[in-house]
Amino acid sequence: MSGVDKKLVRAWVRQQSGPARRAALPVVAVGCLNTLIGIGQAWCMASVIGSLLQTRGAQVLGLIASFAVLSACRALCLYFQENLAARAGIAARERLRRSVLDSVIGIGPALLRRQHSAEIAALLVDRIEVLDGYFARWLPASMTWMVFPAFVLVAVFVVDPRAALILAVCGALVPVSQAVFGIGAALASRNQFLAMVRLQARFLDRIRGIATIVLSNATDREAKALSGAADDLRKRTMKILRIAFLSSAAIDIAMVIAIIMIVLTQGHFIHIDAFAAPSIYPAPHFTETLFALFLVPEFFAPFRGLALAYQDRAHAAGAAEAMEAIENGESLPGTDDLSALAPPVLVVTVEAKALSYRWNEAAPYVFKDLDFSVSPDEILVLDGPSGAGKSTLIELLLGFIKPSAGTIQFNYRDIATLRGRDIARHLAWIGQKPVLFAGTLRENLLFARPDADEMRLQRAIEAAAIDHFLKDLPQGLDTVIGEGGFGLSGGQAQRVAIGRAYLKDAPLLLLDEPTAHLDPETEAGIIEALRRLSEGRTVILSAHSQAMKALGTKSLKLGLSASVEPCA
Ligand SMILES: Nc1ncnc2c1ncn2[C@@H]1O[C@H](COP(=O)(O)OP(=O)(O)OP(=O)(O)O)[C@@H](O)[C@H]1O
Repeated sequence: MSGVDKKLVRAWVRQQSGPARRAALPVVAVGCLNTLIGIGQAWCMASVIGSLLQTRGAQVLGLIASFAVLSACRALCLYFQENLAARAGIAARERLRRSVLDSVIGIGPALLRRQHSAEIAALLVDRIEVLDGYFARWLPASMTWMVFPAFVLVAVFVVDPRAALILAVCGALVPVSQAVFGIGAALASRNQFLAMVRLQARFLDRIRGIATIVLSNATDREAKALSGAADDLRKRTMKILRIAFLSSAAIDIAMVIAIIMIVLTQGHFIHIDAFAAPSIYPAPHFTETLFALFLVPEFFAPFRGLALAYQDRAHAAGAAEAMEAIENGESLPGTDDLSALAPPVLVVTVEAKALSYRWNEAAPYVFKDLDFSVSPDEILVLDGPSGAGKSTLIELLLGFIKPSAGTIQFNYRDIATLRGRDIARHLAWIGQKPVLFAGTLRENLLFARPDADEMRLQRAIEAAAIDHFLKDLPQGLDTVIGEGGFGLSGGQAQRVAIGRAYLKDAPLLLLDEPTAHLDPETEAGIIEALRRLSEGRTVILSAHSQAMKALGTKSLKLGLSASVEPCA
């Protein structure tokens, strides 16, 4: 693990340590009880065997009964330990998912410019899922790997100090070997995760671009590249398994050495008397030695648990790194110290004052010192050639990016002082390609306002002219559309977006070339629906087509010397 990783994990662990360690405490407490019961079991078992061998007909029923009771208690402890660990894992993953999702939503679409969507999905689903091991196994194991062996060592020391010394020496060898394997395991695990994310991103890209691949006759090439990436993942996974096997083998070797040494150093552990009637009988310290031998696996179990959980720590490092990459991003105005646009307003006047924007310090300004205002019932058309900055200005109005200089005001209030959710509450946005989620048409429409009643829904359907194609859908409003569902044409999908905007009923409407991919006839129908939607609202629209531009009441010519003109 690199220095940066270590620092990241430490910072992340510190941040998580409060609730996560608190959640791990019951697991640790039950684990302590479990170890003590294990010691008791070992004593009962050793005593039963010792007594039977030393004294014929010895009374061992009490010891056997104690062993049975302890075994039942141990089973209960194991059950509770697993249960508590699983709960701690679930709670921690829930907490993390919420916090990462908040960050993702807080940054908004700007995040997709610097991170592949597959990476974000992998973090939210896979990386956080594997953190289960970190919370359920690594945290308790790292809190107890010295404590449990110490319990065992004290118990063995009391009955057989020589065996305790052997255990201590062999036990001390384990952390050395684990440190060697651990470094390799962390690195291998990190590389494996990167290979997996790369493969996921590649798959997602290729599935999205399946038509281009087929039409470019590139299927063989792509299949080869995908199989190469899958093979890379396989090799990295095998490397992890090899390291895990070696690390476990190192503990087994230390355990076997401890057993052999205890037996060898005990001298006459069992006497074979071949002179009198040939018989085998135990040495006087037989029970104590047997007790120490039974406790050897118990002594090494926490080391094994820690070694197994080391990979979970490596996963946490990867997740911490990915979360850092997301959380370091510039957030939308969404923090609670910003004031809300309360109460909800019915009309919005938009004003830009000396507004300038450039994508970064090295890039030229997209526009500079822009001044304009749009009142309710006005439609401002953003005009200009491709690359003039129409979409950039709409992103600024949406609050997805922040001005390099100047301000945007809604009702004379700088939107930099508004919370992201308050900006969103007061506007509806329709882009070039509406997103249809996998679900029914009804769910897709109600996405904008889940609590809308049937009458409101019907009004939106009529106003957006969705009823024109509704009768052609197999199950009407309950037809499943979106990914894997019934396909809608570009114009029909755009009508769904207009229907959503009707339902949202926001005072400000932002339209970013909503008819960009439509034929003139379909465009005319959409424009009609948009004209109805625009009534009484403040509208800003970006368009290339003359028919769309004709909707405007004034136009803003974008370019470095921008100017506002009334529409003819
Ligand atoms: N994420 C980005 N990073 C850096 N530059 C960008 C980014 N997005 C857009 N640009 C640049 O900003 C400028 C304005 O782009 P924008 O998409 O706003 O233009 P547009 O007028 O909407 O174009 P079109 O009409 O083709 O959609 C362009 O020079 C573009 O290359």
